[in-house]
Amino acid sequence: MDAEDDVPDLLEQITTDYSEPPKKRVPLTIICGFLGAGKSTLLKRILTERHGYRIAVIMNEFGDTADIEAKAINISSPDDPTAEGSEEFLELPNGCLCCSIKDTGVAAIEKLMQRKGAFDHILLETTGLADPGPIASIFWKNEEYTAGLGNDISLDGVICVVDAVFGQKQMQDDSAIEGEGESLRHRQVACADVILLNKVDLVTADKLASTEELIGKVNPAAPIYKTTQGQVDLSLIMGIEAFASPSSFRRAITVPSHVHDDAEDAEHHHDTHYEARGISSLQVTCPVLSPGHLERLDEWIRTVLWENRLPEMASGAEGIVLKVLRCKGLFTTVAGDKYVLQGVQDLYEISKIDEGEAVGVPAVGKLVLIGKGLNSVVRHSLQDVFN
Ligand SMILES: Nc1nc2c(ncn2[C@@H]2O[C@H](COP(=O)(O)OP(=O)(O)OP(=O)(O)O)[C@@H](O)[C@H]2O)c(=O)[nH]1
Repeated sequence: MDAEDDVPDLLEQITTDYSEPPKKRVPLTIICGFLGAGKSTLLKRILTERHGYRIAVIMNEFGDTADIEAKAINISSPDDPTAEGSEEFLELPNGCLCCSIKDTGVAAIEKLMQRKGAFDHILLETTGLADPGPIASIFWKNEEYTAGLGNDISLDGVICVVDAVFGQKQMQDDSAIEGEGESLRHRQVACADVILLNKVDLVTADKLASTEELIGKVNPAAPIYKTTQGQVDLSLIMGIEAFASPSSFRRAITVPSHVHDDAEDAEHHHDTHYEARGISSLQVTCPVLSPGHLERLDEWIRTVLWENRLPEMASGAEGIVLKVLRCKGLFTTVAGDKYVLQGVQDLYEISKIDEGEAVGVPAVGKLVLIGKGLNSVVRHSLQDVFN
């Protein structure tokens, strides 16, 4: 046996992958909510609590948070012509950073990270008048974004803070401002992955229940946590991976069917009336899907989201108001694979769930659409996809 024969074959096969480990992306949570509902109160609490995380909070203005004991610094540099003189930062004793920048877009956040290093989490507070949908779509699946900052940030979820005292009235008044505000509060609720129903200390149990019911009609897929002064377990609002993990969507699967799932109920009872006010939701159960079903479902969603019409309608059909703001779904194929659908605005993704995560996903799937014009015609059209 010569020397070469002594080298075990196995050695030649062992190769070590020295490539960089995948960089951990910083989760970003969008916080929206009605004016005065308690967004700043929630953020102030997060900024001052000892949670051990380095969190950057990006606000439109410091407001009440300015009285937090902190070192105020302005890191604008005269060498950097893009630096806004109006930027302000507060570095807090617990390692968090509170930042007020005019532009809360991708470039501003990228700049923040370049200057202040990585964070464990970024919270982006939007104004009470902001529609979170377009903001969420900037941070999710945007091709331009994915090429750059997408490597550093991932959209974790959208939190909507609703005022338990005025929330119900504010939502009902939405119909009055439609056209101007265009159902703004409904849009905020519609887009949320989690709802915080805040100021529960100020309302009766009945009032709380009716507000909760109203929110559930608009967005049956988001869990509602009742809070006082924004006191909520942070693990319920941060690190939820609403755009990646099917677990965040389980509630929609288990939601009581009386809410919207029964076509009869939706057509003959209050839901139809409610839909006329603006934004509403539509839930449809789906059977185990064949490859043909999956293809048709993809086409149906694409047509509805991108062209605001049903596939059977001619493009440019007049008098149709169909606009999906948010969609979610979980379903199983005949091959036994589980899929999750996520969509915000006109962006959507149907992705296969890893085996580990698929445990417990029921065979009967469900789709939830939230938006405008989701009437019985849309329901039947979607159900036809599965025939
Ligand atoms: N009683 C009670 N008051 C609360 C609660 N949460 C917030 N508040 C008060 O409600 C007021 C508005 O709260 P903010 O946190 O400023 O609300 P916001 O959503 O940031 O307000 P805008 O930024 O103006 O839209 C403040 O006076 C808070 O102290 C609560 O759970 N109970």
